[in-house]
Amino acid sequence: MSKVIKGGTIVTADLVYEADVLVENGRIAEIGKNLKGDEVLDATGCYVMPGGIDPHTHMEMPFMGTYSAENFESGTRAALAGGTTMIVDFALPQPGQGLLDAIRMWDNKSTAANCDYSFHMAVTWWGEQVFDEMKDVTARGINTFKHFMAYKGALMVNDDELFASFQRVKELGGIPLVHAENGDVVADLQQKYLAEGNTGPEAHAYSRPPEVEGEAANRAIMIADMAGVPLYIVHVSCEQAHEAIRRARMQGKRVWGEPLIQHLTLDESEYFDKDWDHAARRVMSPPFRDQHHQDSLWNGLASGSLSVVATDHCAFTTDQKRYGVGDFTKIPNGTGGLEDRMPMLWTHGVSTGRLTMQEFVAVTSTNIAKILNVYPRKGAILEGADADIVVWDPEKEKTISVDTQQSIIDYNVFEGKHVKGLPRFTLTRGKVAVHDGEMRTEPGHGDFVKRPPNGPVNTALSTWKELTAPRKVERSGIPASGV
Ligand SMILES: NC(=O)NCCC(=O)O
Ligand SMILES: [Zn+2]
Ligand SMILES: [Zn+2]
Repeated sequence: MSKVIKGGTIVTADLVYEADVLVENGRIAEIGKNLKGDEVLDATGCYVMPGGIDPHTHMEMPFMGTYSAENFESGTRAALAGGTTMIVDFALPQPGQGLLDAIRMWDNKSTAANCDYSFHMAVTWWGEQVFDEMKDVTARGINTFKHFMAYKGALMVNDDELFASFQRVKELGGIPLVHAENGDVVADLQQKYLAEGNTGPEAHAYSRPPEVEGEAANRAIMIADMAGVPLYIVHVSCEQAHEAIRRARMQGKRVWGEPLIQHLTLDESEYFDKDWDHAARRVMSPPFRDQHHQDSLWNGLASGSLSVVATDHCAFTTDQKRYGVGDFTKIPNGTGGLEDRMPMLWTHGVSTGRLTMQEFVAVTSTNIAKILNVYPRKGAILEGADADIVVWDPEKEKTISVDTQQSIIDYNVFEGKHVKGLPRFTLTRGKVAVHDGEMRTEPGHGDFVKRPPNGPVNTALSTWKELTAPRKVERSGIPASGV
């Protein structure tokens, strides 16, 4: 059965124009005037945009002695409610566990996904098995490899492992991702604050100052450059890390930065709340910062030095957060945001004039589709593209509340925030999953999206690195050895 989205204004990363969109067999079949279909979705007064892509989520992730509580079913339902039609989660092997084994676990977790999804592969330890299996991982359609420079004694990898892995990723035509924080310094600062009797959630922020992030971001950039591979830095939260990315990009290095909606709209004062639960629910790494850093992130999105807005949706219940009562280092790190990313970014970005509508589409969908090498199948309103579409009503408003959210977590870090700009319809490969406030999701509808290696940026960078590689100087008449 075909559907026609009628009477709306199409907004893409570079164009705004009025047209109808015909959807057939899960794809965009035609774009034009006066189109007809079996079912009509009235988009009058709305913007018709590519569905959002959130490239940074953690569903049921084993972490800090527990599992993040959101699962693929509830997480993708929350995503669709907020206009996001694809997520990319992290297959995370425990140290010593094989990469393919971890992918099998993530395959099992994701069977009830309501929208399309893909995986990044985390490199949490280094050895021959990891080196070998990275090739099989690439063949499975995963072209991105995540490295944690923090979480010492758990997920953290050292510089020699980072360099070895980055070189392997380069060979395979993939992209390394990094969580950039200096894990050694963080571990030391954590002990210092605990020893001083600073055990509350605010000490989480004290132990992770912007400098630990700026230093690690800069180090990762230099290591990637020496390995000859592009680099994607997740959850950029501060000017120090942004500065390193800006500088690198100005030097022609291929680096992308990903701020989160939480860092853009929530600040460090959350950690000073007298209510322990309130503060602990907002503990994540890197922590929320002050307005100076928030302005830097917004300016980076407007100027193009930062490319993607994500959520790092890694949601723990209040009971799980309470593992850290009396010792902030035991509070599971992570916050939610999937459902609210697009409405919050529209409200605080487009409605305030910090972002154009086209920039909104670029940073929520199109840029990451290109980086992940799935454009224009995803991230585009074009004939032949997957019909992952959000019909965005700029007049629809709500106050964010745990009582009305799709996420299964017992709180929302954006509780009480008013948003204006919400989906009227969300389509996932042609299926209407959100229909004017009513959820019509179908667990299991979501497909795994394979992402091939050797995207255009990999090819360009490899060509340049080859052209400028150090070369042996051929000499004639070499003098006899002096020995
Ligand atoms: N960000 C965070 O605090 N938790 C999720 C894991 C990670 O991305 O570091
Ligand atoms: Zn991280
Ligand atoms: Zn994360």
